[in-house]
Amino acid sequence: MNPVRVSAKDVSVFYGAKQALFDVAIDIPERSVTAFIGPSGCGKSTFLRCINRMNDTIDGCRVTGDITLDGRDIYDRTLDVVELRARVGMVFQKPNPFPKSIYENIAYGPRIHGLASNKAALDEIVETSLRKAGLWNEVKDRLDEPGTGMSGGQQQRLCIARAIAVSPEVILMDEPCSALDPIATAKVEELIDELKENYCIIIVTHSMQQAARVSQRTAFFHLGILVEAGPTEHIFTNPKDERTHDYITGRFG
Ligand SMILES: Nc1ncnc2c1ncn2[C@@H]1O[C@H](COP(=O)(O)OP(=O)(O)OP(=O)(O)O)[C@@H](O)[C@H]1O
Repeated sequence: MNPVRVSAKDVSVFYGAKQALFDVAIDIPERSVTAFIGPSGCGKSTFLRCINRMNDTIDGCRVTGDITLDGRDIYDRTLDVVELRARVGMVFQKPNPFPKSIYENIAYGPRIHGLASNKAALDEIVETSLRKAGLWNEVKDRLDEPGTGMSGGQQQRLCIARAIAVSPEVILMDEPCSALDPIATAKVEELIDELKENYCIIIVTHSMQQAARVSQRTAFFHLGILVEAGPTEHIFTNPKDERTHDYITGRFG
């Protein structure tokens, strides 16, 4: 396994009085894709949102335990959450470009984080991010057009480019292909495969086929418990726990 980028210990999450996650512990390596799988409501998205503190924005949600990014406690009171969310980017189920131009969708983050000293530097970040997201050739002649006018698959790659533009270390993806057709899905999966060379990617997916295609490691959640995590091929061919076995063989889910 590559060196650990994100480490969680004893993580529990409560929505009001209801506990949604129980003592989750996992190490997530850099430069690879880790998939979170499990039946609906098992807590995959809840745990994903702990990693960039998106749960802070949900009223009544409480997180206990420890999560570190490169060894640093992300729940430390002195930590700047805005900076954390740049280091740990997020891509959602439904593509959500800003109602602005393609250029502005990418330039917004680097500008507010002060990553470009002048227009040329900003142009460079926009181009590099769009190239990394495999979109540059498709959009270079229409950077001033609205991001919302692109196809769904292009919009999702735009959102990935937007996450990349602020130089994150981790990219969280919550079912990033669930609103896409098979061709757009294949493109996003191809992109995820390329991005893993440089980023720690964590993807929540309902599709076991997708987890098998894109991830090197898989974590299986069930009823708020992280049942087991390990190399994807072990989880799919030789799981240790009966619950994992039942899920991957389609007995429930
Ligand atoms: N904002 C919220 N307020 C209250 N309960 C919530 C909230 N979000 C999630 N939950 C509950 O927490 C549990 C875990 O939900 P979560 O969305 O993390 O599961 P999931 O595995 O991602 O599900 P799915 O695959 O359906 O997206 C569920 O019982 C859900 O109802």
